Amino acid sequence: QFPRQCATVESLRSGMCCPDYIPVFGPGTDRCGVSTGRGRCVQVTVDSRPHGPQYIHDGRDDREQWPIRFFNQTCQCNGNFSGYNCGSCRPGWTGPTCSQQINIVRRNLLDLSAEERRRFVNALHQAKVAIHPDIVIATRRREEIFGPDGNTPQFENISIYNYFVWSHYYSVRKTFLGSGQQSFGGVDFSHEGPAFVTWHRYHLLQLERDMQNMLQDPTFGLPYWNFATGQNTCDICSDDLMGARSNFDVSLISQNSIFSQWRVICENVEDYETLGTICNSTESGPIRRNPAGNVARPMVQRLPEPEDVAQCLEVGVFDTPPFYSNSTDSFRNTVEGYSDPSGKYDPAVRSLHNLAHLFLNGTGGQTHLSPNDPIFVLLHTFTDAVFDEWLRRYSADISTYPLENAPIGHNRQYNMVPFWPPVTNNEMFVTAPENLGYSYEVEWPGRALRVTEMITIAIVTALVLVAIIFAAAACIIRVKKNKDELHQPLLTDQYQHYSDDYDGIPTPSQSVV
Ligand SMILES: O=C1C=c2cc(C(=O)O)[nH]c2=CC1=O
Repeated sequence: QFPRQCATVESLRSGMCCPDYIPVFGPGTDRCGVSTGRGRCVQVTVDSRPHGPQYIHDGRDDREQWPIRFFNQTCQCNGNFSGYNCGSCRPGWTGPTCSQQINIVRRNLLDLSAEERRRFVNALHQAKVAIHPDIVIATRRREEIFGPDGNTPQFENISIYNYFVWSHYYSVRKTFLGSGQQSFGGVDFSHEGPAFVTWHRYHLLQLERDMQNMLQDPTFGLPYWNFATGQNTCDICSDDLMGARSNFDVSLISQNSIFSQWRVICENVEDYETLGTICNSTESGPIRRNPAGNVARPMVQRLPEPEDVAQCLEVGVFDTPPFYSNSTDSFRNTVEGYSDPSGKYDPAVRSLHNLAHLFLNGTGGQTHLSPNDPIFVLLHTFTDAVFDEWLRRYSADISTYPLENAPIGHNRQYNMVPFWPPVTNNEMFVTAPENLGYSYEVEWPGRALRVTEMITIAIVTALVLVAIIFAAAACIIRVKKNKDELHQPLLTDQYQHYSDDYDGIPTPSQSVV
């Protein structure tokens, strides 16, 4: 969430988080790389438009008007410079002056060669164990951030991958209302609203960039899992990819996979909710996964169909009031999976993204924990690919993305929680190849025909066939008639000739040779 340089008493007290790029003449002399024109320190802009009615505890949560409870000054970078100190490049740009354009290709995991698969799995594991070079996480609410002695900022180091997990947890955590009081759950800064697609897009971009830096490979791209197979098996759950099922416990990962050794974070939600603490970087149990194994819910035992994706892409309106999980005819609510694939809201339905989560039936199916299972990354790159295809087809029409009255965190100009430096939902509502430097290598399924379309085609085909039959019949009759007319006298003549002479015995001139 915040750069290590800002996790200090001074920075928190001043509200300024504008680290040096290179402190040329001592600390504080090159804030945001100002000396080389990279950027400058400015006031943070926050969204103060009204939010929807779901959240009723204004003033009680650190995530309101993010990130103002922690910092009110941030770096604003020039040109293609980016990052917490303007020391990196905007997505899609690379090189020392960020002037080299780059396109990262996100490919189907199943299309990777054996060597590429091995490299990807190893890269994920490296990210799981490598400490994030720049970012630390708060382990207490703002109220308690200076620690018991008032002088010890409560931040922790965290690994690159666990930071990815933690950011998701922090965005969905309940609002703590005080000891002895139930925490409030009607709040979610990354789901059940228009920011679902924009938030998860940035979440992935951030992991991809962190992994590029870790690997020192600016071309590294996250693959995707095309979960719309319509199957009741997990085709990426093999030991060379995300791990097969263990032979000893149906809900564990095989020991031949490195992922069986991963340990999850943010498991103790009851503790956080009762004590008012925040998940930290402590790891606990293994990843649990039992694809298609939820016997109590047959509906989540099969993955979405390819046709569901095709249908979802036909929903042309981005989002509809109340911009929540009960929106109908909303592309966002359809791809998120609270509506049926044609866009109709149905409280009993779980489709597309939600269905893929629930199908995993374990760590990957619980919102506060799900990114602990690395399948999360691949499930969400595919969801993002669908979003990008929608943006392309409908020319990124943002007119139905609400500026106000969306659930808290979901307004168009809201800074996505808990990212730093501040980035709005708006900024992720752009086609990826042209604006964010990545594209998907994917072929979209064609849409099956609707009943009315099938009836129309059948009628037209039948009419054409009848017309052809009539034309052919008329043609045959005309040809026959012409032939008859042409041959009639000759035939009669010949016939008469034969009938007069022929007695069954050929004459010498008629003999057959
Ligand atoms: O991790 C997630 C788990 C989810 C479960 C549902 C559901 O529809 O019940 N939705 C989820 C979203 C997640 O991100």
